[in-house]
Amino acid sequence: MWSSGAIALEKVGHRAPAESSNLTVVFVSTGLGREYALAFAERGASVVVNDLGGNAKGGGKSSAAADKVVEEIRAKGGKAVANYDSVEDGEKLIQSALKEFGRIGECCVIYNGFLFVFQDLIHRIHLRGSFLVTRAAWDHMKKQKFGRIIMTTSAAGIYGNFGQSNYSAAKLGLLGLANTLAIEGSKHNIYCNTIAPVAGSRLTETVMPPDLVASLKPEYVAPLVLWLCHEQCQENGGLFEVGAGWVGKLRWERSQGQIMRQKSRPMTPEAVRDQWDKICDFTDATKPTTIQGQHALGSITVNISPNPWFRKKRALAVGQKLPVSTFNFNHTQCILYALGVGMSTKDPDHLRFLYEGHPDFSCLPTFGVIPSQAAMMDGGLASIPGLNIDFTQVLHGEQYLEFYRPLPTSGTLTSEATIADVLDKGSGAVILLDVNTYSGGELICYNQFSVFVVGAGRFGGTRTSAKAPLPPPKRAPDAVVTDCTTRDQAALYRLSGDWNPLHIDPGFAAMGGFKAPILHGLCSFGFAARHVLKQFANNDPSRFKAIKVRFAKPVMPGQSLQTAMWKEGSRIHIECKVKETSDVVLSGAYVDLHQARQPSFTGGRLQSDLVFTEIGRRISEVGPELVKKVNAVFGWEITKEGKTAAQWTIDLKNGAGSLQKGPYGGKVDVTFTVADEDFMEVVQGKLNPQKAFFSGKLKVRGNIMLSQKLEVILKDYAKL
Ligand SMILES: CCCCCCC[C@@H](O)CC(=O)SCCNC(=O)CCNC(=O)[C@H](O)C(C)(C)COP(=O)(O)OP(=O)(O)OC[C@H]1O[C@@H](n2cnc3c(N)ncnc32)[C@H](O)[C@@H]1OP(=O)(O)O
Repeated sequence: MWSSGAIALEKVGHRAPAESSNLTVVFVSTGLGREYALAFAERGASVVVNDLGGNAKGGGKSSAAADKVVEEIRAKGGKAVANYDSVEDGEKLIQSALKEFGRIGECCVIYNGFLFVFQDLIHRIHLRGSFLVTRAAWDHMKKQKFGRIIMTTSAAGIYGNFGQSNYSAAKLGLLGLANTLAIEGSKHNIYCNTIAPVAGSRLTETVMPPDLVASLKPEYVAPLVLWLCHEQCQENGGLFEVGAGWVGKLRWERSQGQIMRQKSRPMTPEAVRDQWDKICDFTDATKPTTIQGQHALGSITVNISPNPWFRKKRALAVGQKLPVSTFNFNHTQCILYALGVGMSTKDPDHLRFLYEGHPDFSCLPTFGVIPSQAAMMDGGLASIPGLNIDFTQVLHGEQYLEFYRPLPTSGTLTSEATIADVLDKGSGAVILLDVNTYSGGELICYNQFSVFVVGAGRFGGTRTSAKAPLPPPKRAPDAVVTDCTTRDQAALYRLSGDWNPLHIDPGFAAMGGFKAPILHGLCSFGFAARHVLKQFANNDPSRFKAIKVRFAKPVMPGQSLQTAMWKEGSRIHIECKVKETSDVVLSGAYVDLHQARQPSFTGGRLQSDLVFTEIGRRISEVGPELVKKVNAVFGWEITKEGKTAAQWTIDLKNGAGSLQKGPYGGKVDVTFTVADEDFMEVVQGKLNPQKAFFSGKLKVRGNIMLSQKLEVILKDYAKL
């Protein structure tokens, strides 16, 4: 009787007990091959016993080994045929099975070559031979939707072995072949596994001591092979060590590694040396099983299993402060930033942001992100212990910025960043960073950065954030502005301090999955914000209170941005699209404005509601008769404080003033004068016009005349 072996299975290689014409191609080398052949035949398989019959050096050729095994099988009632072709003639092998058994049944190919010494033979027999035989059987397997392939590798291939370089290379090549066959075959129910057996054979007996060979009986290997060939076995792409009655599985392990290529830090050999311990630290190692888990292609380990930092350490990180950063700047940085977000001298209104000699030279409000961003760029996020994120996978998710004081145009600002929260967004993790920026101890602005780490989600964290984006009203926008970014927009914007290579380096962008470097989110943010500032705040930075934006899709430098705006009280909702694609790139965005309050000089113009209010007050002071007249003609009620929602402009060049938008329409002309010396001080920026009006220093003298046109004559202005 046949022994049932180590595995109590009725049939190996059969899909149904009724079908018995399996084909098992077994390469015999007396030891393992013979054992497999006997074991398969015992369970009803039809066996092709192939052996060239060579010696350990690949020489000689005899049919004795294969014939002996076939005789043994037939003597026990099994079906077997001998084949003496070289494995390089894989097709002949398969044909001999067809000839003998009439058809190819469910097919197992077991490649089991042991051959030492000659480089060429080793590669031809081990690698090429297994490839050729498998290829010959492949289509049959596909057709019958069943196949099992076993490759035989060796510990010498897996671990290397002294003096066996050629053999090791060929054997590990087999593993590579098997891995790919496993992937390609799986949808056809063709599974391919690899074993590294330790067994005594006619080849090993020449190099191993006899008692060791005796303990490594082929019978201890065959049961694993039989199980791997069974239709119930779903193992595919596995690698097993087997011998002396023991079976174990091997797999790859990858350390968490260390991201070497940081935003502003070049990757150098010194940096690799300094991070060597981290690169080789297998704490929290992952077990990649597919090429998709291969780090260099951008799908970092977090794609296969959540980055352990998010799972285990994020709670500890919340509330943690990052190192305080200091930002020194002057008008150069303000101007560079304005250019970076698309300002141009083509638009005269932009000059106040581009020319430091302009009487109203100011920083664009969104420059407020720059000092705080520096807090994170200078090693901020990288300084969080254990947070080893791949910066090719980091995208800017959202941004909130709020002002408490106007931004100066030069000075030293300090920023304190805190990790506010870490959110699990499913497809990614969001790290929220709160940053307060101070000037001389006074809080200037607050930023909240949302850093979206692609692929790092599903670690079981909360999902909600405090500063949610808001959808725009469901009506046509009140204004739409279209603006072009240039091909070099990102190259220019980065000079303001966001050195992330994602925006300039095609290789880095490719690792993040982008065809080309993308525009900084904060650059599009700057574009949209200045559209609002111009459209609804007359380019007055002091009106800018807060802005919230979600970066919904990347923008490529050179694309046109179309900002749609809806005014709802003091809130301006924004949605920004790329004109060429109609993709929404900034969503749920809004700007909050202050009421127009503070008078200021712009391009030689004095603009303010308060000025008008003040004039109203002066009118009421000058004479009750005049007030009556004004009220009678225009239906105004000029109180001591004045009453208007109007915008008032005094054009210093012409020395004339006019009411641009009266609450009741119409125009009123007034003439008055101010002292030359006071006026000069205002023009030179030494005297704040608002304060001057209220303190009475900037005096309104002379007549105030009411007519159809309101006119303010600034005495002797022409001389200035
Ligand atoms: C240290 C330095 C700090 C500063 C870092 C920034 C440095 C800069 O140099 C980097 C940049 O400027 S990158 C350029 C600007 N940003 C972008 O282009 C990102 C564009 N957005 C996207 O691609 C996707 O929205 C994407 C990929 C972000 C998300 O898309 P999906 O994975 O498809 O997500 P989706 O299925 O739509 O939604 C899943 C959950 O995530 C929320 N979500 C979506 N977009 C988000 C975003 N932009 N920010 C935050 N959360 C976002 C969704 O709401 C959803 O969560 P929930 O179900 O709770 O609503």
